[in-house]
Amino acid sequence: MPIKLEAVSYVYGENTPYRKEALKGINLTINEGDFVGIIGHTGSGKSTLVQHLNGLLHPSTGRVTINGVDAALKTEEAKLMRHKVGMVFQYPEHQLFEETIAQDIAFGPKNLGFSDTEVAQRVREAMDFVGLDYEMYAERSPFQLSGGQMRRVAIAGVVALNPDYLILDEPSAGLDPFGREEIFQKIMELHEKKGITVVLVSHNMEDISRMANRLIVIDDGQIQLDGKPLDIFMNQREKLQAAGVDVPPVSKLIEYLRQRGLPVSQEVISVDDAVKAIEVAVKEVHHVK
Ligand SMILES: Nc1ncnc2c1ncn2[C@@H]1O[C@H](COP(=O)(O)OP(=O)(O)OP(=O)(O)O)[C@@H](O)[C@H]1O
Repeated sequence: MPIKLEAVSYVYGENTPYRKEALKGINLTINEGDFVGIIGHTGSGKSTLVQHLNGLLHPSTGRVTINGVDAALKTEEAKLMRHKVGMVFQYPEHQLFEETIAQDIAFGPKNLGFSDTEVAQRVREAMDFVGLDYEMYAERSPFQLSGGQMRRVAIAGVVALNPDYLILDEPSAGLDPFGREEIFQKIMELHEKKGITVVLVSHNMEDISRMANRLIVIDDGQIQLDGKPLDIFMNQREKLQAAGVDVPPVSKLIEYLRQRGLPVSQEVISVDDAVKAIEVAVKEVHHVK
């Protein structure tokens, strides 16, 4: 079931002096099985865009459909579709509020009206999935955890809803390298083992290009680039070279990988090429303007 945005524009503060058109005529289809990375500078519209994917924001003009159903409708069918799209906000730990970790994770499924047995099972599974031992953590307060662990609780709360799509807005913000690695591993597992379609928003080109198989660069409320990371890299590289810009040679990339203790296989070079791709792509989008 794809999520489709058709000519979506979104305006904050219409009819006020602070009017801001945050999205401008976005056309986008997110297909099942994608791992989409959305990248762009602060204020480019990333959060506004992803909040349209589960009907949290409704377009000012245009429309969003989930499996063909208009996400803005108030029908039961539309509600069901919106629940298929799980959303992890920036700093999700700020939204933890229950006394115990298990209660926090249970909140969503309970709200959807599942039986106690079903809720309990979902909580166990979700905790297990994000790597939080049930016996050890279920009855603890979420506020005794590290930042990375809190975020895993927040992700477990969404996983317990059994979504087809998982939208994550800057999931690694504010975490140390260890916490970031933990989170990314879990997201990757959700994608690979559970087959969940992932849309990941980040400022960090390296994070995104290591995981996403499709990359969207957004700037000033518009999609500037959309494609496979490596293709974007190649295109940008060629364009820049044609314009006489000095782009890093592949030998530099290999050196970079070795310095970071990463194995230099063809595959890794490709991923790393992609890292540079995004850097180049984003810079170029800005310079051209
Ligand atoms: N509630 C709001 N009221 C008015 N303007 C807003 C509001 N939220 C966002 N904006 C504006 O809309 C534009 C897009 O914001 P958005 O948060 O979607 O960008 P972003 O790319 O997610 O930024 P960041 O990386 O900082 O999270 C920005 O110019 C922002 O100032």
